[in-house]
Formats: sequence, structure tokens, C-alpha cells
Amino acid sequence: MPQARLIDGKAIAAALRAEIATEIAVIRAASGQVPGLHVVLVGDDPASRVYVASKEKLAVEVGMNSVAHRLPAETTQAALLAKLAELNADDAVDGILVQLPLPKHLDTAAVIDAIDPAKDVDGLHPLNAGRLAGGKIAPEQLLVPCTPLGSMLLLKSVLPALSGLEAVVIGRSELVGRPVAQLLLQADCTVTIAHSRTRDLAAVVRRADIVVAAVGRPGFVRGEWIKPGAAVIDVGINRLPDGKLTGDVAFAEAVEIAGAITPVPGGVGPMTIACLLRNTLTAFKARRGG
Ligand SMILES: Nc1nc2c(c(=O)[nH]1)N[C@@H](CN(C=O)c1ccc(C(=O)N[C@@H](CCC(=O)O)C(=O)O)cc1)CN2
Repeated sequence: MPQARLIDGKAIAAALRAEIATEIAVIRAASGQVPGLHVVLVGDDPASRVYVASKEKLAVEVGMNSVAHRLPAETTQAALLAKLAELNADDAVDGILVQLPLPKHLDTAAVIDAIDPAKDVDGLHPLNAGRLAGGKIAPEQLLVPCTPLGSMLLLKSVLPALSGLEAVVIGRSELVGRPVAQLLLQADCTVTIAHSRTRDLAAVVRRADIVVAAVGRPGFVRGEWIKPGAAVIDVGINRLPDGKLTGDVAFAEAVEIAGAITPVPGGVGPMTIACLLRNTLTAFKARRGG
């Protein structure tokens, strides 16, 4: 039985970070300036702590100024908004990211609204989401959410021509489902966004040349749903009771049918941080005229 090609997110992310590092070295040599990334973490969610530490370390590795602001879980909405106002006003700050999820007492939408859109390296501010949805500006010139951007780069590594392909995105979150659907549409795919109310999801998925699974349920997408030869991007990162990570796609089944598939771990996850660094460089160039 032929097996799907594995899309190596770890290697593609490492190559992207190397490109970013080279560009920053050139900018530094020419101007003495480097991009500044500031990540804000509220509380002590263990997974968020790991992701923020990783962002901090990889930003330094590519030559950025990297600062993590770790605030206590009891931080008030007013205190968080004051911190963001401070970062918005600081000219040395090119990128601001508030790690999600926030503790329940905080209003996430209001927090994201408070980030200067020019520094919104998560691409979640309504202005940036609206620019993406408008379809008038090339995604390379926009601040686009990191996981969707990474998913598209992985897809393009196996499918250089996306135009006219049927894509099904499972999940309609603001962080992944909606923006990845916009990016697929911009690439001239025929896009369906499926969700918890979709009828006969298996039949919907079966017609897709491209499947993006972002539901947050381990092994939810079965191998028999996949069209033979399809490209499968598994965005799910689910921690099982035994501590292992698994995706939203039943990998052992799907790998027998798909043409290409991302593993979990080692697929979309590493691209999320590499794309955050890319967005920070994009924001730096737009702000400082590079
Ligand atoms: N403000 C944001 N919050 C969150 C985002 C985001 O894009 N912006 N995404 C996720 C978490 N995340 C980054 O923040 C993230 C998730 C996973 C990985 C990753 O490299 N995963 C590895 C496995 C790591 C492990 O062993 O735990 C992989 O899949 O190979 C990086 C970043 C939610 N919050």
C-alpha cells in the first residue's frame, strides 16, 4: 500500500527561521537595528508557559530583541490594557503577542482590540482580519495569524499550484479556521468551512483535495473520509492521558490514503512560531521602512 508523503514541519520551520536570521543579520549590519518582539503571558497555564519560552528563545536565535512579560493570573483587565498601551507607545517594540487562552476573567476580544494593528504579529486584530478577508492585499504584505500562515506554507511545499482545488477546513475559529479559509480562497481554491453543525461531514471531506483539520478533538477525522491522494494538514495538538501528543486526524488510517500529510508533533506546530518571527520581521519592515 503506498503511504502518504510526510510534510516535515520541523525542517520547513527551521529553513524559514534560517532565512529570517539571514535577513536580520543584513538589516543589522546596514542599520544597527533589529526587530523587537514582546510576548505577554498572563497566568501559569503549563502549555502556554512552554510556548512562550520557546517563542522567546527562537526570537533570540534569529537575532531579534525578545522580551516576555509574565503577568500573574490575577492581572486585571485594566492592568493588561495598561501594559499593552505601554508596548504600543514604545518605538522599539515591533511585534506584540498576547498568549492565548487568557484567564477566564479577562475579555479576550477587548484585549486584542487594544493592540496597535501595526504591531499585531498574531494577525488577530479586527483591522488585520478585515484586510485579509477583503482579499485586496497580498497575504505576504499582511499580518496573518501564524498557524494559518504556517499551514499554507506546508501545503505549498507539496502542492505548488493550489488554484481550482477543493479545500475543506474543519473548524471555524478566529485563530485558525476562518483565516486559513481566507488564505485558501485567496489562493483560488474552492473553500468549504465545515463545523459542528455540518451535515454528513464525511461526505463533505471526501470531495476535498485539501483537508485542514482544526477541531481540537483527537483522531476526529477518519481515514475513510479522505479522498485518495488528498493533502491533509492536521492543526490539532491534543494531549492524551498518557502525555503523548496527537492530532485531529486518525493518522495511522489517513497516511494510507492521503497523498501528503502533516504529522503531530512535527507538522504545523513548529511553523506557528517560525511564522510569528516572520510576521515580526514584516511588522518591523513596515514600521521602520525596511
Ligand atoms: N496568541 C496566540 N496564542 C496561541 C497560539 C497563537 O498562534 N497565538 N497558538 C497556540 C499555541 N502555540 C503558540 O502560541 C503553539 C502550539 C504548538 C507549537 C508546537 O511547536 N508544537 C509542537 C509540539 C510541542 C510539544 O511537545 O508540546 C509540535 O506540534 O510539533 C508551537 C506553538 C495556542 N495559543
